[in-house]
Amino acid sequence: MQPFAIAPSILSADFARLGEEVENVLAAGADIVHFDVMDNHYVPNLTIGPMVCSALRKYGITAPIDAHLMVKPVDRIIGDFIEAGATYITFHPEASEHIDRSLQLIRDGGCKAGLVFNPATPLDVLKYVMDKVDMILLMSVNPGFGGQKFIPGTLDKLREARALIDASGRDIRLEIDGGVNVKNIREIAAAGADTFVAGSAIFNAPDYAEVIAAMRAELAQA
Ligand SMILES: O=C(CO)[C@@H](O)[C@H](O)COP(=O)(O)O
Ligand SMILES: [Fe+2]
Repeated sequence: MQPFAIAPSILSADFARLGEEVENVLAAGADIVHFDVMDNHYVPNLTIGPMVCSALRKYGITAPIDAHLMVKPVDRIIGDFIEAGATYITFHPEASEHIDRSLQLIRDGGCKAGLVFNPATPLDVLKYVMDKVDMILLMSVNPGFGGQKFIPGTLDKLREARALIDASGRDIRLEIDGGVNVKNIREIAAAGADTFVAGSAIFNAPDYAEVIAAMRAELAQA
């Protein structure tokens, strides 16, 4: 199991002050910057792309950037995110015609590759590409928006994914995304997650450090 990591989703940050927001949340104790890319096609919302990722790097952000691509088709934009300095690039299997090829494209570019599973998407494809994934991301809400409620059935799916990772013997991060907060993070960790995306729970709070510390205190008891 990888060490626990907190990955604030900048979808809920103040976009007008993005560089400062990312700097502040990292100073508050975050480990990874979760960067939600939405195309108004695969998901019904439109957010930020590789130019913004690159701008964060130029601004001086050195922490890992976890680019969650909700974009279809995904292959064309993968190279742009590699160039832009992403650390992890994850995509949804439904958004790629050739999942193995998309994973390979990411790895060939020197980035860590991951697959994202919507709440009703089975984990079946993992069986064939387990040797090419560095991260498995389970959506605990339907993708497209921040601030939604955690879907409880995801806990069983986390246990399923954790068993697959353990059986593979590889170091694969198991990330959870959607509706994560101080109240439910311990139960989510107990189900097998090691990487926790939280957008509204962190950015809508007055004190980011206080929320992240409270999350870590919960994780210490998981
Ligand atoms: O990918 C997504 C939504 O599609 C997420 O990363 C959300 O941005 C998480 O936000 P919260 O549920 O934590 O507010
Ligand atoms: Fe996300």
